[in-house]
Amino acid sequence: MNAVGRQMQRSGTSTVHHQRQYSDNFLDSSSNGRWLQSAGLQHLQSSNATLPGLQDYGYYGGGGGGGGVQGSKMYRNLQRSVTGVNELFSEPSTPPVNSRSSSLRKNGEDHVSPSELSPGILDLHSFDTELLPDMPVPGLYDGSSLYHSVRGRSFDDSEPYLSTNKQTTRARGLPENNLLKSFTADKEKASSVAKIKVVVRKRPLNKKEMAKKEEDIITIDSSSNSLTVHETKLKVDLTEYVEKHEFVFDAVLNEQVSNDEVYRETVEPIVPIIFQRTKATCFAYGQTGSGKTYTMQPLPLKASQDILRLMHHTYRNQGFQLFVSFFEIYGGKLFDLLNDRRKLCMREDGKQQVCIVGLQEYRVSNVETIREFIEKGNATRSTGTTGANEESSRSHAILQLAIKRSVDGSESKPARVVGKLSFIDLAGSERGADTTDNDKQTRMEGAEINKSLLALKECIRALDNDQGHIPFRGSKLTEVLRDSFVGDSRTVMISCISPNSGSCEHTLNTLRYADRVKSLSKGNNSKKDPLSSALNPRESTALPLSSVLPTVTTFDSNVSDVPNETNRFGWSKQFEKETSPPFNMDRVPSGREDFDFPNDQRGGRGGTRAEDFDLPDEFYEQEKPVRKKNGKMEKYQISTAEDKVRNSDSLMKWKDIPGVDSNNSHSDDDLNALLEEEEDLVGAHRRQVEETLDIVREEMKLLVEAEQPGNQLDDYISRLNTILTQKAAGILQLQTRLANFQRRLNEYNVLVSSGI
Ligand SMILES: Nc1ncnc2c1ncn2[C@@H]1O[C@H](COP(=O)(O)OP(=O)(O)OP(=O)(O)O)[C@@H](O)[C@H]1O
Repeated sequence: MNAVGRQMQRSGTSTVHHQRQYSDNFLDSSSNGRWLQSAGLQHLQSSNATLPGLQDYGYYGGGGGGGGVQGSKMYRNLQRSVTGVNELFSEPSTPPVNSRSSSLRKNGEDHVSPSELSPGILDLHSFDTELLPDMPVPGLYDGSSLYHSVRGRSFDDSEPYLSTNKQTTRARGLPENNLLKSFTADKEKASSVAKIKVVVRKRPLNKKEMAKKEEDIITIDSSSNSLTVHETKLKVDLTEYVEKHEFVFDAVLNEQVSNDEVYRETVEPIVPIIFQRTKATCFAYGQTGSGKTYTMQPLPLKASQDILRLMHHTYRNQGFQLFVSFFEIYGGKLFDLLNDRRKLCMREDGKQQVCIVGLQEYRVSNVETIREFIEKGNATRSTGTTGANEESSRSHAILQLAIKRSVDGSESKPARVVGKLSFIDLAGSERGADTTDNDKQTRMEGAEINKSLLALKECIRALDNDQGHIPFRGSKLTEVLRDSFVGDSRTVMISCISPNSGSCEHTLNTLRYADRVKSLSKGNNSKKDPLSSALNPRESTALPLSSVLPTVTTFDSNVSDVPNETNRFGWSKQFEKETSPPFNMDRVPSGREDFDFPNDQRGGRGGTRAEDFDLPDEFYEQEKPVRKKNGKMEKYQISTAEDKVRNSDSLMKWKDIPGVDSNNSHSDDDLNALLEEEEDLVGAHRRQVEETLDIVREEMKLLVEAEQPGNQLDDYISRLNTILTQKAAGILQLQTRLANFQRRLNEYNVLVSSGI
């Protein structure tokens, strides 16, 4: 019997702890740690899985991985290579005037007057904003390191800032609730608000689960913020044993914890910070039916109460205003939940700030109105039925509370964003296996949801791995979440878990996911927006894709001194010293082809403003529910309006932009596609390695079983056959993808050399 077999036999009741020891012996060696890190697989270092000595499988190759990093270099240079185009889009946008009134607006309600409606664009942290970093600003808390580190691009030094110390609060006779206490706490305490906080909430067993006599398999130790999942497994001889999986998070909330307590633990501490030019995001993640909506729904209202309290007392007469907006991402498309499900489109401005064209924001000044808005939005949300939840949210819902202030405190001037709090109720994650009973629509929704959650995971993984390029564009969801992870931001993730034994696998997935997000918060992670750094050529050591762009010709004069090396794609490295790339592709609003720019704009005004997003009227065609169930909308027709825009002959292409060579646009499109393919390939490779490890685990189990007395040879043969087939299929799939990519590279090189 081999060592692993002996180890496993000794384990008796196997627990993760035992297995971890084994895997840690292997994985904790620094070289392995580095190796996994370099391959973007460092999460496997703390994996619960028993891993074989990978050296036996020829995995030590020296250097390892790095693909993602190289890829990011390639990407950064692509960005640098198109700065010229960026200029065309770099003006601050003024949103289009939207005359459509909200159904919520009532005559006589001064808090929702048309003049107070947002002009129709929601910038997640952008246009009219004080959120962008540039120059230091004095914080509300004198001497607070936290707030001194918060910067505002357009801060006016002369603006009156209130000192909000304890004395002020007391003098005003305000109740010292937790919020105000935290608000007036000393600088140490203020700066202790974690950048990323991961909280787990367990819901109680529901009636259905109790009727099925399902066990509660989660135990929680709140004092140590740890929880244990007790997974029942079968031994080879079919006797049961329990495997324990232990996790530690920033907070672990058991089934008795109320929504009020959840609020206090999660959002309350970050409310004061959004007055300090910080964006904060709270999102719930978890399996369908695990309690995300139940957890998230009360939070915005409670936060609004606290925000308004601060605005009406501490910041009285300071010109602060509160705005609310609510939209959902359904099937990869955006819909305004406070404006009859009007279809929206997400765009980036010239500074990579996300903006949502057409989204209505409403100025609110009392809690009741906010409650109405929230209820209206919730009722409009797409829901359906899944195996685990009869009223499952089939969309990602994003409610945003924006704090704005008019520049000189006067209400007549347009208000600028000073902070933002976003609440994201993610659609429930489902395994493909769980969706087989569902109808086609539900399965498609599930696939879309899983795709965006996967994209989110990829972003987290890339951030975790300090990769230069974070694939935020993998989905609409990640584009929206982008500013949650970079720059001056705070993120609270609430992982919701179901306690029943039937959900064990889901629960473990959720907890592992949460564990990965938690690892982001380690090591003072003030993640820099990789896109911003890509804008600074000095910070970028990346491989310039411009070197393969035949029509992009502005290179630094000293490049000719650089030896003509080739990179891993066989492309010349000789332009790596390029300092002033002519274009920055990434600064062009994404999906630019969807816009129908007016002709005069092409005439070289040098900028694009949101009001120029002159989309045809039918673009704003509302999505109509096809049917309703229990008063809730279920399914929606996919509007073809956007497609009409896309297909329109009058679309502005790159080649239409003055100063942009049509050949360039061709190359840029190709490069974009190539970059995506490269990302896909590296991602697929990483997944393949993970799958290989799973297979290897299976094989080890099989080997152990093969050594057991009375082992069935035919069973062994058939399982081994299955494993080998799986292995071969995985390798073949990756080889095919690799070959395709190589072919594309070759084609591209042909294009380059022929100057097309
Ligand atoms: N902590 C809790 N205490 C009591 N009931 C809860 C709790 N969490 C969830 N529930 C109940 O469980 C059911 C499912 O919850 P919810 O709809 O919030 O799940 P979800 O994760 O949002 O699901 P989906 O992703 O499918 O939308 C609801 O009936 C809800 O009231």
